[in-house]
Amino acid sequence: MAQYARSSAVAVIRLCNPPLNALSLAVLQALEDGLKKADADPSVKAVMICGENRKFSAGADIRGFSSPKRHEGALGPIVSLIESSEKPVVAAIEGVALGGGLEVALGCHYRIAHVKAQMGLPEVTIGLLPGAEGTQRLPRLIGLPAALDMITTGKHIPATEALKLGLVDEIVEENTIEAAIRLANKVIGQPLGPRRLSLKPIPRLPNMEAFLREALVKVKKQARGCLAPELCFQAVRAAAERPFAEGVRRERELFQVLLTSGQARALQYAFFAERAVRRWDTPSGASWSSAAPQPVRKAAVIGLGTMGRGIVTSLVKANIPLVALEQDLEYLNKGRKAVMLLLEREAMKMERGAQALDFHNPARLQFTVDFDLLHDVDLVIEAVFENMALKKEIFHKLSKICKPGALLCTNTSALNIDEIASATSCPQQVIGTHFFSPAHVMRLLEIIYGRHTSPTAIATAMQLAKALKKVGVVVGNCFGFVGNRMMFPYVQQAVFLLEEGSRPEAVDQVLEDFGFKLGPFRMSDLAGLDVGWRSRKDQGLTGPSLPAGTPARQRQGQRYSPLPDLLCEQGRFGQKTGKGWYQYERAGGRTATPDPWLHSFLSHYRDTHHIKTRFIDQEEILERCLFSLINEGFAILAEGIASGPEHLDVIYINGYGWPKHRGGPMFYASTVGLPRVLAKLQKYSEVHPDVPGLRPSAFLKKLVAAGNPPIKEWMSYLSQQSSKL
Ligand SMILES: CC(C)(COP(=O)(O)OP(=O)(O)OC[C@H]1O[C@@H](n2cnc3c(N)ncnc32)[C@H](O)[C@@H]1OP(=O)(O)O)[C@@H](O)C(=O)NCCC(=O)NCCSC(=O)CC(=O)CCCCCCCCCCCCC(=O)O
Ligand SMILES: NC(=O)C1=CN([C@@H]2O[C@H](COP(=O)(O)OP(=O)(O)OC[C@H]3O[C@@H](n4cnc5c(N)ncnc54)[C@H](O)[C@@H]3O)[C@@H](O)[C@H]2O)C=CC1
Repeated sequence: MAQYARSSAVAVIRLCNPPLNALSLAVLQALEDGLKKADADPSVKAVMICGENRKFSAGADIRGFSSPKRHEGALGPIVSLIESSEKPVVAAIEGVALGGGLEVALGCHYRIAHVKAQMGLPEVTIGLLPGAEGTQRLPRLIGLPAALDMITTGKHIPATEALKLGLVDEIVEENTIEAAIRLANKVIGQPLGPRRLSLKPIPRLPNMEAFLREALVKVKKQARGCLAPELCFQAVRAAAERPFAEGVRRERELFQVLLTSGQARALQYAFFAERAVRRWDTPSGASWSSAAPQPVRKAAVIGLGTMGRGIVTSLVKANIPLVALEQDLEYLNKGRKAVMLLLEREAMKMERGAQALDFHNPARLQFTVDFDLLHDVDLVIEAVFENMALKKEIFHKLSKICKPGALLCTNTSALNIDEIASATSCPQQVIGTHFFSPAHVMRLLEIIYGRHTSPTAIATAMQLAKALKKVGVVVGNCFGFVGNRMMFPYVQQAVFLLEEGSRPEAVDQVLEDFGFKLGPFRMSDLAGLDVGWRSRKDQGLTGPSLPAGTPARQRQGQRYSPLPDLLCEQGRFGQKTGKGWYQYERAGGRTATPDPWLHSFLSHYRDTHHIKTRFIDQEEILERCLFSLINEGFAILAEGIASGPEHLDVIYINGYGWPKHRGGPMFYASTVGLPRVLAKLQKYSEVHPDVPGLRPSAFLKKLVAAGNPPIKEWMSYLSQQSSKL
């Protein structure tokens, strides 16, 4: 758990807990023992702390936070013990020094880091604060503004930035351990008082009050209902306003509040869920552990519309050479201009600058209308209109032109992967890669395997996700896959609520207060109402193919709302036309304001259809929207479309703006309690028997009958599958 060794007069304590030397109680005990041994040995004149495998430490063992053992007071006293040592202690930071790992380093008298090391206090991202005196020491070392930024955002900073901030004393390009031992020998006998951070005052700011006031407003705005950022702020404020010991007491109190909050549990669940989905498998036995990806040295993107532009930008940022193809020169020029604009913006944001992205080099990014140029690419991503006939035509062409083994990906939102694959001679190489808009920003990549998709194809798509710095989630093939399929009943409920008496702004407000970045109507306006309209026309739910005499508010015996279709018929497509569920300042405008036209249109609609208006409270809005979405999630799990609830949660957090501090929809259902979710669905379903989305799924009922088991056991009630958490 920690090795103790000697290098002449320097005692070397090496933290050992692979892979990242997380600080378990055993590691902490061994660290304490090492420090005491060094202290007691008169031949030891200095101490050096480092980590095994060239990683300092990723911080406290996160799994330990849910263990019943008391651990919260375990690290702070050890950091104090390090700092109060009468022999100089040097931290040799390699790899990562995060959370409790960095707090250990802050207790040391000197810090030396490898140039590639990363440092940070990311506790806020798992619902906590740096509870081992980090909120008190960091501001004393690097000043209040920089410390507040690091602690409230949890960002990791590279060693070069750490040096500029004064967080480390030195950075080295070669052997950090040797350099740290050299430094330890050099500082033997030098006074330690000035190196003890707890004794240092916080560098004063001329306008401290105003700075704190403004910082709090910013933190609250970014937190959107998440508790940890504000409590991190309060702990740092205590450092600014109180003596060290009092600040530490305040830090401990606030840490306790967070530790026992449901939000910390949800965020820690989300942390492990994101890692669990990397270990994908399919019902036919394909698995991450046996499938090997193939290299992607060159790629192609077909269609440079909304999605294609973002996908090209992502690939360029990942340094993958590519060909970008459009249907004709007019669309090509439009697409090229849009891509270049995005890339210029991205280059400006990146430290390395435009030149490093190299997108002006035709050998790295080539624009064309010629399909023959795709003959040597390893992977193609198709992003043309959502139209089955068009997609099949393109895939047929690709299977003839592309080299054997090339991966053929479709960025469809909902269409059948098997049908698209049937147009090719290589269905094993066809896979869905569902990006989210804007594709160069959103982290989610839903990866959909078809009946014939090979394990290599899945592994390659997962590797692509990693290269693009996205979270890949492997799911099965069904209409809408996982994300959109769960979204359909949610949006449907939102529209039914309008029919029954609510307004878009009221529904959005409830869901935004819950923590969604955008409510369903603001989201639909952003995505474009025409997208769903086209899909409903293709499905024969509206438009000319609808049989005469079909009741306006019913399809195949189920309730249907024509409201979104009626809006589209008026040319109200959302932001792009300046009008949708809201009105905007102009076509393409982004500021949504409630629209009196829509309100009177809704009244007229209700009168026409003899719908009695009633007041709908917030609870009903929340429950009908969320529980119908969750209910679909249970159906998806039962069908084996996703191999565990964590997949659904990772999809919702990373692709649909679900508030991370609520852990994802399925985790949220587990916190509400499945019996309550079931009871509410039963109640709403009785009132609306013609709405299948409200009819409780058999799997949900089964789990309730089984006594509401914890989320990690859910899958065992289906078959032999079990959750990877
Ligand atoms: C470090 C990373 C950026 C690395 O990323 P990457 O290379 O992509 O690798 P990963 O796949 O993410 O990680 C590999 C593997 O390691 C697991 N892991 C990573 N970090 C931790 C961790 N801190 N604890 C436990 N496990 C960890 C990860 O899950 C993977 O395994 P898998 O799930 O099986 O695939 C990245 O990993 C990262 O960002 N890590 C998290 C960094 C972080 O958030 N650190 C802060 C932790 S909280 C903290 O330090 C708290 C405090 O400051 C307060 C101190 C209070 C008191 C502390 C007392 C400590 C005692 C604990 C009780 C233990 C109980 C017991 O021993 O029984
Ligand atoms: N817009 C969104 O938010 C999302 C869309 N999708 C899916 O991505 C796909 C593309 O959607 P958008 O980018 O929104 O569409 P879009 O309409 O903005 O762009 C489609 C592009 O494809 C081009 N194209 C059409 N036929 C072509 C051909 N034969 N050869 C080459 N290019 C051709 C068009 O010229 C157009 O530029 C669709 O399948 C859609 O369902 C997926 C996720 C989100």
